[in-house]
Amino acid sequence: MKSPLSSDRGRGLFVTVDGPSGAGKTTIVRHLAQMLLAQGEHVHLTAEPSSGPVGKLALELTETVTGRALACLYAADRYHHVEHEIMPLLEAGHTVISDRYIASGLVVQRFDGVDPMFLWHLNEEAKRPDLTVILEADPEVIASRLAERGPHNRFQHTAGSSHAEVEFYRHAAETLYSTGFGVFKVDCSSRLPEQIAAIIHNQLIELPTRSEVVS
Ligand SMILES: Nc1ncnc2c1ncn2[C@@H]1O[C@H](COP(=O)(O)OP(=O)(O)OP(=O)(O)O)[C@@H](O)[C@H]1O
Ligand SMILES: Cc1cn([C@H]2C[C@H](O)[C@@H](COP(=O)(O)O)O2)c(=O)[nH]c1=O
Repeated sequence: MKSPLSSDRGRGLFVTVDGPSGAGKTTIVRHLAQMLLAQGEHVHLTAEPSSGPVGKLALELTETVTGRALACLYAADRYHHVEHEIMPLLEAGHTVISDRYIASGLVVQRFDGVDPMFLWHLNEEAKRPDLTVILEADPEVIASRLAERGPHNRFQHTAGSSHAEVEFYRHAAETLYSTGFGVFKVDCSSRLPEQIAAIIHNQLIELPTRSEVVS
């Protein structure tokens, strides 16, 4: 049975949420999934690195492998994730929400000095989401959230990393928008997670269905 958001599309909706560390990706995707479930959607919440074999390897090697090699591992995980997890669920009519996707691939390895064009070319063939959400926030706000929660990875240990990351995401959002991605930016500095999820939810309801796009 197809769920309400996918019924006119022939397949499920693919939504991705990216943004600087501490912006609230994981918190917000959980709220969004709850909202969609409550309206009767079939929702699949996933994340990158994925739980597949390449994702496990990428996560295991993140502290020791750097630069282009790590970027290639994350891109490989993305293509595997799409083929083996995301596409089958979209075809079955599920709404798939991914905590991190291409935008993270354009950003995180920049901390190791990888050229943004190299990152773009690695990622440009990956399946395009129906909506690419980019969380934005004041770097000072997210730095204090991170300090309170504690860092998840080596990129978050650098002083000033939140300022750099906010800039990298701004650039990634421009790259994606200029190549035709449906990009939706939301400021998360002073809103509650449930308010942010509700804003994204409204945007999903507004998305054109396939028949509206082609006519
Ligand atoms: N809108 C918000 N307002 C206040 N605090 C928030 C908000 N969103 C998330 N937080 C808090 O900030 C911290 C970071 O949130 P979360 O782990 O969801 O961020 P993230 O973007 O997924 O981070 P990372 O990239 O490091 O995994 C958590 O302690 C969370 O409770
Ligand atoms: C998609 C992606 C992820 N990473 C790294 C960054 C972190 O170490 C983990 C994600 O964990 P978090 O709890 O969501 O912060 O994966 C990366 O380096 N490159 C990527 O493209």
